[in-house]
Amino acid sequence: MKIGLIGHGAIAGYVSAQLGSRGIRPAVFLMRTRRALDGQDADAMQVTEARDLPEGLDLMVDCAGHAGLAAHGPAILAAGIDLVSVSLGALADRDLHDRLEDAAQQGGARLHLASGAIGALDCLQAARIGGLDEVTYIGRKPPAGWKGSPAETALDLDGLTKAAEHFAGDARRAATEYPKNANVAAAVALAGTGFDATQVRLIADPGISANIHEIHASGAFGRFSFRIEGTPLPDSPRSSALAAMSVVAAIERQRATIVI
Ligand SMILES: NC(=O)C1=CN([C@@H]2O[C@H](COP(=O)(O)OP(=O)(O)OC[C@H]3O[C@@H](n4cnc5c(N)ncnc54)[C@H](O)[C@@H]3O)[C@@H](O)[C@H]2O)C=CC1
Ligand SMILES: O=C([O-])CC(=O)C(=O)O
Repeated sequence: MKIGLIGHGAIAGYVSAQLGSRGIRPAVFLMRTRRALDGQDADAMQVTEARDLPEGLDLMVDCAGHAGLAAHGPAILAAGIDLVSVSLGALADRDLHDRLEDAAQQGGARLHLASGAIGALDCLQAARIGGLDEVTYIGRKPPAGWKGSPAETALDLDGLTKAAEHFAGDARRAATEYPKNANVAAAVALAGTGFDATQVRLIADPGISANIHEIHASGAFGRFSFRIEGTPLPDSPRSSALAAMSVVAAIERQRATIVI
């Protein structure tokens, strides 16, 4: 399988290392700017434009956040290359959503959304068939995990002594205002009741060391609650390791003959 990665941050580094242990070396990195990489990626091809990607790619994998998906997603899909993305919150932008959809149809390619730092999306998707009444997502991280987000202006993150909510609203606004922190809200919205009907609360909590995500849903199926305590990636306190693992799992699904 000939794979390319967009970006080379904390998630991409993890994904590349995991692929390496499965005997796959990414053929190319689509970067914002070229720079020296280490390990198995040291001599990999680097490009800065989708049009310069090599021939014969089976799959591109976006680990670059909203900006990377917006910049390169449409061109990759229009060229007929399937794309796995972890930047689900970018789809809250209706224009980008439509451009990705049009490009995928034009190129005969598919955009695969990795489950990211959350689980239970299968349950939500199935429950949606019978009708969902209410879906709430609550995201809780240690203060360091909210650095670089609007929480920094809403709260004194460094001086926080107890848990404090810094966002309450719908998933579209959460995903738009917190591009590096509310992709999980987008995943819950896309699997369940959509960006406008999904309720979101975001909390900074100095008493925790994990990234804690909760879903509460009710509908014709009954009701469920899901809670996960995700260990952050060593290189990025705001990103859970499970998000990177889910990208590798999404790549493995592309190669599987029996798919779950
Ligand atoms: N679905 C989920 O549950 C999660 C999704 N994410 C998303 O994944 C993104 C990446 O996370 P990390 O690896 O922790 O961040 P990071 O900051 O360590 O890495 C981001 C990488 O993307 C690159 N990049 C940015 N814009 C680009 C562009 N236009 N073209 C090419 N490369 C570009 C950066 O140079 C950097 O290499 C986050 O910004 C977030 O949106 C993160 C955590 C969980
Ligand atoms: O990694 C996490 O725990 C969640 C996250 O950043 C996101 O939803 O964008």
